Amino acid sequence: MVHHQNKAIREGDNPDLTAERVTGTFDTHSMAAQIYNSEAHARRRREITEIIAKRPELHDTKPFPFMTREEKILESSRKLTLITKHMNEIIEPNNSNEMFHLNNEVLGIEGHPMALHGIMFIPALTAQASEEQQKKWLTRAINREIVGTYAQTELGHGTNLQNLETTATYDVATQEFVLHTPTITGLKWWPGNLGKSSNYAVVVALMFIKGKNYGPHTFMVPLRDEKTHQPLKGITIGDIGPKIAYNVTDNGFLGFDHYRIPRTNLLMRHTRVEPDGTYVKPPHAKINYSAMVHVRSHMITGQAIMLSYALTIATRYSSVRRQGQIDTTQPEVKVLEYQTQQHRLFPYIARAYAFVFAGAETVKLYERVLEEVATGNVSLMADLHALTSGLKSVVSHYTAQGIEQARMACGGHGYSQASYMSEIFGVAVGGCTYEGENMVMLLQLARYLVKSASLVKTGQSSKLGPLVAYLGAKSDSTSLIDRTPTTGFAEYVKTFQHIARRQTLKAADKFFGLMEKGEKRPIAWNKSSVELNRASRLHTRLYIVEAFVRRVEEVADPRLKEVLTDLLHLHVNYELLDMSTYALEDGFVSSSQLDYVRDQLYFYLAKIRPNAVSLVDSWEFSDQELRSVLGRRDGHVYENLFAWAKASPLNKTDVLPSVDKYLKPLMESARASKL
Ligand SMILES: CC/C=C\C/C=C\C/C=C\C/C=C/C(=O)SCCNC(=O)CCNC(=O)[C@H](O)C(C)(C)COP(=O)(O)OP(=O)(O)OC[C@H]1O[C@@H](n2cnc3c(N)ncnc32)[C@H](O)[C@@H]1OP(=O)(O)O
Ligand SMILES: Cc1cc2nc3c(=O)[nH]c(=O)nc-3n(C[C@H](O)[C@H](O)[C@H](O)COP(=O)(O)OP(=O)(O)OC[C@H]3O[C@@H](n4cnc5c(N)ncnc54)[C@H](O)[C@@H]3O)c2cc1C
Repeated sequence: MVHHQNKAIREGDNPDLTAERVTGTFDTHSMAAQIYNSEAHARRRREITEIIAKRPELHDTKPFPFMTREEKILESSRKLTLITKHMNEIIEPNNSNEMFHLNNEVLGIEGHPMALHGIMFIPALTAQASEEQQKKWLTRAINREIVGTYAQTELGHGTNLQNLETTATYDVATQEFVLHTPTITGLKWWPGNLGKSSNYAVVVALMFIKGKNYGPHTFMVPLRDEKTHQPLKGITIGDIGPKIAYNVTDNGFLGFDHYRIPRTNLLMRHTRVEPDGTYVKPPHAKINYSAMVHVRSHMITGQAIMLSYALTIATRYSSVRRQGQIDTTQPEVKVLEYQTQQHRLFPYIARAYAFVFAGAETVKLYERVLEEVATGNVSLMADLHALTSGLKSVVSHYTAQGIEQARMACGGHGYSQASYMSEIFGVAVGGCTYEGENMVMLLQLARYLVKSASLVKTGQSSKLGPLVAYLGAKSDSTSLIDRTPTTGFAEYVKTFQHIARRQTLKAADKFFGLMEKGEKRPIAWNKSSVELNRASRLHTRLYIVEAFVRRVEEVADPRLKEVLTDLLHLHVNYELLDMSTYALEDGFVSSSQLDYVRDQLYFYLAKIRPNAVSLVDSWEFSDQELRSVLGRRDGHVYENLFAWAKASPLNKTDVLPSVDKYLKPLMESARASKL
């Protein structure tokens, strides 16, 4: 038996796909260890996948696209119950990485009745509840004795938290908070699993004590009777209806009618209200936004994974789809041979790797900040907020674009739900909106950049933090790309730094200039906001390139290092071409240098070609996790597309009731009128 570098090879696979795997130059298990940050975790993912493969009760009973929303929720609840019961046989207790993988395999990306419980409810209680409160609620939440969500957004307000309408008014006499929804627009609207599943929520409401508004605060609120699951008195609650995707999750609405909770249900780790109504403020005004920062930090990896789902599907399919000829004397080629197809897919493969490496760094910083904040040190909160605001926006934007490119790369079959592309797109694109609409979050990063630009302009560059230190550095007069005998990544990084610095300083100049001309600060801000957001994007894209460079530098295995270096080359050249306007407008890069960048891009497309399938196989997604006929590991696409179509609910009978009821009489009457 031959041992191949690509561990996805099996006998009986589509030979076109096997041929791709045989050309792979690196060990896909070792690459998986890079993607998932450790050999141990990559191995555990495979073990978990194998355990699930052997347990048919954890498999989908039919393809998701053939189920109604109600069926999907029922099916998901069935599997959720099973994995809860057998969790300790499948994953290590309390291992969130393993839990994430288990969920993706068994439950899938469309959500499940406890999605928000794990993603926001538990993180909110962990970071914001006092120890006493944690004893009361957190253990029960972890044990799944109660199901919770995070209810912040309202029908009328999601972005502007200061203008939420839900109020929590302190009643000193009874030592209770009175939660109230004064208007329709004050209804909570969107919280995941609020509609039908949760019996508790961490609710964000404006806190009023003795007539004074203390702004948004978080409260632990019982919503439904723990035994009957009926809404409690004073609570109006339900599902908001079907969405573009993510429909297994029951996003909901919630209204309060003078609903009373004890004072001690205010989450009091950092903030307190004493029985007499005295307010003890937190060490940082935004400390209670931690559940949002938790998701923003982790969703970078989540988005990279969804992008990689789409790329795995499209790259495998492109290796078995033959259409047209390049050399007319030769047989039809795999569509992956077309340079346009490579240009559509490979730069996004590079981006997916870049995003997952940046995501790993972000989670590390998040965990550090979480530990520091627990001891009262809030010094890194602003840096984390700026970084995650930029990354969630840039990564979710390019993820959605990449998935759509991957769908189109699959031609007509990409449009069929058998590809699963529409669901992957629909779920991923939600990330552009949730946890802060992308434009809004880019503007949050811009505030940080403008402050940094001020330091530079006032000669205080030494005060710049490590994420923005480059803003204070001097640029070379022109880029050294193609001007040094051995152009390396350093020349590219300096070029990206120059572009981000110039745009940041220019946008800040515009903002300060408008104020100098007499515009009020918020007006000047609004008039500069497109330029400011451009700066935020360029800054974030620089960070992503640097994270990629840092990772490649760390890799010891020469085969992995070579292919990751190829991907990094592709990435920096593609990114630079994509932002070439910025590089050209002050002459930092010349058009002849861009010709070099273009040549490099085409060179690396061709160099990566033999490794393309191995690069996507390295993510080690099982067929169960991908849920795509086009993306099957074995490449047997056509016979399975036919089987899938035959299994469609519409094909259960030859003649549909709608035909009997309407089409047949219509045709009959048309025929009769002709007589
Ligand atoms: C495991 C996960 C993987 C995948 C997830 C998959 C599925 C999950 C699906 C869905 C879950 C979705 C959940 C939600 O969407 S929950 C609701 C999220 N809502 C938002 O994100 C609202 C967006 N708006 C805001 O965050 C704030 O309103 C905003 C930050 C825009 C402004 O806040 P505020 O009005 O309080 O601002 P100001 O008073 O003007 O102050 C600005 C000031 O504050 C600093 N700041 C803001 N936030 C933070 C923070 N978190 N940490 C530190 N500092 C913060 C900001 O930088 C400004 O500082 P300065 O410039 O110095 O004044
Ligand atoms: C799939 C999904 C799941 C969700 N889950 C939850 C959940 O579990 N819990 C929860 O509480 N919420 C949840 N939400 C709500 C989500 O967090 C909000 O929809 C999001 O924060 C955007 O707020 P908004 O809807 O008010 O958008 P709006 O603010 O109304 O945005 C509309 C437009 O206005 C622009 N805009 C708004 N303010 C500004 C500004 N200051 N400057 C410039 N432009 C601006 C935006 O850029 C956008 O183009 C979810 C949403 C989705 C789609």
